[in-house]
Amino acid sequence: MLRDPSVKYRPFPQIDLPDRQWPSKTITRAPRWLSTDMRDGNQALIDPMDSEKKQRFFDMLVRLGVKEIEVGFPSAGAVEFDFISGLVRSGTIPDDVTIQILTQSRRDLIETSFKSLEGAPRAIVHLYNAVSPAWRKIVFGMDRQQIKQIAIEGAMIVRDEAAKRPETDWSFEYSPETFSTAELDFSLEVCESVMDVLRPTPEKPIIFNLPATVECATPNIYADQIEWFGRNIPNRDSVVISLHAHNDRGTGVAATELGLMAGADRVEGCLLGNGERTGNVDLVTVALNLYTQGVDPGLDFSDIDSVVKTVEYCTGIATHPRQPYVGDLVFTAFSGSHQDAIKKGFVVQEQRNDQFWEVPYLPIDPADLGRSYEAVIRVNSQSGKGGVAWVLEQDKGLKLPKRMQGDLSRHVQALADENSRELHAADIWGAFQTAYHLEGPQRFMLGDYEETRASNGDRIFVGRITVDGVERWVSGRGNGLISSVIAALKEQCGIELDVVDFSEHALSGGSDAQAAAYVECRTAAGKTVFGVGIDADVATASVRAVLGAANGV
Ligand SMILES: CC(=O)SCCNC(=O)CCNC(=O)[C@H](O)C(C)(C)COP(=O)(O)OP(=O)(O)OC[C@H]1O[C@@H](n2cnc3c(N)ncnc32)[C@H](O)[C@@H]1OP(=O)(O)O
Ligand SMILES: CC(C)C(=O)C(=O)O
Ligand SMILES: [Mg+2]
Repeated sequence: MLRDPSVKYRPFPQIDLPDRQWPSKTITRAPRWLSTDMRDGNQALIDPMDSEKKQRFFDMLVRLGVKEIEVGFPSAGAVEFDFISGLVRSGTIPDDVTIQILTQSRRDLIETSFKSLEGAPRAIVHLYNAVSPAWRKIVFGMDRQQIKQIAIEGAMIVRDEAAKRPETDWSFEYSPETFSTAELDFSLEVCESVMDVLRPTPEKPIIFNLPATVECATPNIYADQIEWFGRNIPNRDSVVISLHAHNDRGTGVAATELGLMAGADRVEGCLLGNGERTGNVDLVTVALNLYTQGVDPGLDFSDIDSVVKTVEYCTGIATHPRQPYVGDLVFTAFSGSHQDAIKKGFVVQEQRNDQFWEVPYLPIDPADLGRSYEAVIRVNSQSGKGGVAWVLEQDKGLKLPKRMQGDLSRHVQALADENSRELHAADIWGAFQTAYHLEGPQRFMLGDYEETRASNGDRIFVGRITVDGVERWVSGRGNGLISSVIAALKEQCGIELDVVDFSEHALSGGSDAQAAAYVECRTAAGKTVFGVGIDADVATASVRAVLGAANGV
């Protein structure tokens, strides 16, 4: 008989908030950001950061513009304590940056934590204890009253330790850990008791951080919980509501965004979503999601690759290639229809030349993150003509006419199928040279030529060309250079071509400028052949293009 393991789990109950307001709210400004990379992120690492890595992380966060940084858990051990007290004593914390530390609600740990902050100009002391039924029952073996008492006593110790050190401008944060799985009325009751001890004011508010310590419900539930708390907490103007989502169900970002709509003021998280289990909410994603809605997050991610490098170095964790905004592949299209749309998007974007970004399949301009356009389109067996043409244009400056793009794409497709791998720019250039007879000995090869004008205005082409390995002089007459070459081929080499399309463009500026010419011809048998010529001289490029087409017959 089949077992159904889902019977082990219970659904998360709805929140009784029928007049919820958050669904019709939008986020119009950035929240306060608190990075907990050096605490919650750090405590989740196989090898926690040493002082050198912590310092490097801190310096990066400052550069990014993060103003509140949880630098560690001072009572965890000597590395943590020494780093934090060293940072304070170094006097290098910028005036607009406030460090934060975390402590359990235990006297010895709180006292140690304050010692680590000795001499800090300002600091946030963050106190926590878990409040939800499972933790009360399993971890603490306590009832509601006893759990509340842990918070009250911890708050009193915090208050007294702070009072002993008036030289520091103290702020306080309290987390009813496991808030999202606790009864709302109980979390509120505990927070009110902490407020009674720490007596916040609008000038010196308390931060109530409301964690989804373990994400156990859909993000709308978290939003309901945040809105409920914001409506019911007394003296709301003396309270900063902070979100602290984890990502167990993969909806940490959504929960945070809905929590902001529900009235939260502040967001705690880690860059790239490091943190316990599936991670804390990813601050980069939340911030850049705001950015793409026209809201300045106040954080500088203009060199995102250097952020990734530093995070990877400090955490020892590799970034997934599809990690939002930062992964190696997130601005890359392999598939033909996406490539076609992106290529058109770039052209229209350049033509429109206004401030707005509108490129299909690219929700953000890679350049805003310091990423280049070069890798946006990459070619494999799923690619189409637009993508192939884009790579050739980026790599060699060649702007192929549309039908030639289609022709080249077929050659590239065959190569991709044959190789079963991504094709790089060099592969595509190789395929291009082979397809249009630009390399190696060819049936028709141009030596040199002269173009003269007949008395009636006709052009006369006289060229020294190699035909089947034998050098010969050929000549032809037409109303232009191309038609005179076509005539020479027809009359003296037996090759009959009709020109269907011709185009040319300059390849690069400066004294070594080159030109590219493209010709599409039809043979007497109705076959379509393409030719390409590249030369410093635009007329010579067109002669080469016609001979190229002859090589394709
Ligand atoms: C959701 C979060 O991220 S919370 C932050 C978690 N981070 C960390 O724990 C990293 C740093 N921690 C540490 O280095 C260590 O845990 C220390 C040094 C703080 C404490 O170590 P120890 O004293 O050896 O004990 P341990 O961590 O096992 O603590 C368990 C005890 O603390 C109690 N406890 C746990 N959390 C809290 C709290 N917030 N407030 C008060 N007591 C608490 C437990 O009930 C348990 O009590 P018991 O021994 O009576 O059963
Ligand atoms: C200590 C608290 C804020 C925490 O990290 C959590 O509950 O996830
Ligand atoms: Mg956490």
